[in-house]
Amino acid sequence: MTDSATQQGAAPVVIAPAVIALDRIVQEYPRPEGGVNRVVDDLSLRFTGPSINMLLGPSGCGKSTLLYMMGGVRPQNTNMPTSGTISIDGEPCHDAHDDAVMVFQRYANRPDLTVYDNVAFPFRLKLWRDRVPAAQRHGLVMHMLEAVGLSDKAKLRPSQLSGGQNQRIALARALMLKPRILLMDEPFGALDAQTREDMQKLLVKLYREHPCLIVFVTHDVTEALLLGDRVVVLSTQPARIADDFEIATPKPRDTGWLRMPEAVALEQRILSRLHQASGKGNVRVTV
Ligand SMILES: Nc1ncnc2c1ncn2[C@@H]1O[C@H](COP(=O)(O)OP(=O)(O)OP(=O)(O)O)[C@@H](O)[C@H]1O
Repeated sequence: MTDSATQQGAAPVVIAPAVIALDRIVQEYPRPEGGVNRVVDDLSLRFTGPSINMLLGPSGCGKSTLLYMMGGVRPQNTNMPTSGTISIDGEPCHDAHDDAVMVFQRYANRPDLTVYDNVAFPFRLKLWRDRVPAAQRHGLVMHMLEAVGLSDKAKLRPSQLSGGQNQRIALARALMLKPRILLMDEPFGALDAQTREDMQKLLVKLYREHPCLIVFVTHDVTEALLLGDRVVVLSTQPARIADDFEIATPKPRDTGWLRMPEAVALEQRILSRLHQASGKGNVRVTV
């Protein structure tokens, strides 16, 4: 990714690799009828960037809970985590971290703002105004709109765009900030198969321009295979680590690669681990 500074020949932004460590995490939510529901149990996990790390597991196993915890997004009146520690770059982290940006399944675009203003939204916040000089902001927004193929839609409202285009706005907004950490909660889960594939390709392209630490929640094995440098398989609730796979094959990976023996073998190992770990196995394969 280039911004107006790099376009003018200045040195590109050097991003220090981020490290997220989850140490002995337990998460319990109160049950309406009383008592608690333990959704994560004594889970330790470490992510080092730049890399794309897929968190894969059966529905309801606690993937989003873990992601929100890393992003410092907490439900009201809930201690998160119940016990254990989260640290970023070796420092305990109790709140939203300045270097972590989240992308949700429901893109979180403001309906009352244009596409341009939705992408530029972070500059309404002091944190990002302080980080990005005013003279660079317009160039950054336009560059990102171009990168996600929405430069001709800048003046429209989100309601005038498709679901895939709305998710492109969210991706542009997040990546414009050049985050060191990008936390993605099933960002393409609501899209049709073709749009999802387009968005996966777009994410790989943008990641190559701006490598960072991505933790990506999915319950789609194909998506995990196409995007992941690493696939962490979680068990059914309470979430524990059922397995942890590395995928060294360079990206972009296409559906042709998914049919190669190494990919088919890996898919089988992941699926079998998921089924063992979940019992019922509510997982999706989209080849
Ligand atoms: N704020 C909350 N209060 C009470 N229970 C919650 C809360 N948030 C999540 N849960 C429960 O915690 C469990 C894990 O939810 P979570 O959304 O983390 O799972 P998930 O693996 O991301 O699911 P999915 O794949 O279906 O999105 C579920 O049983 C859910 O009902």
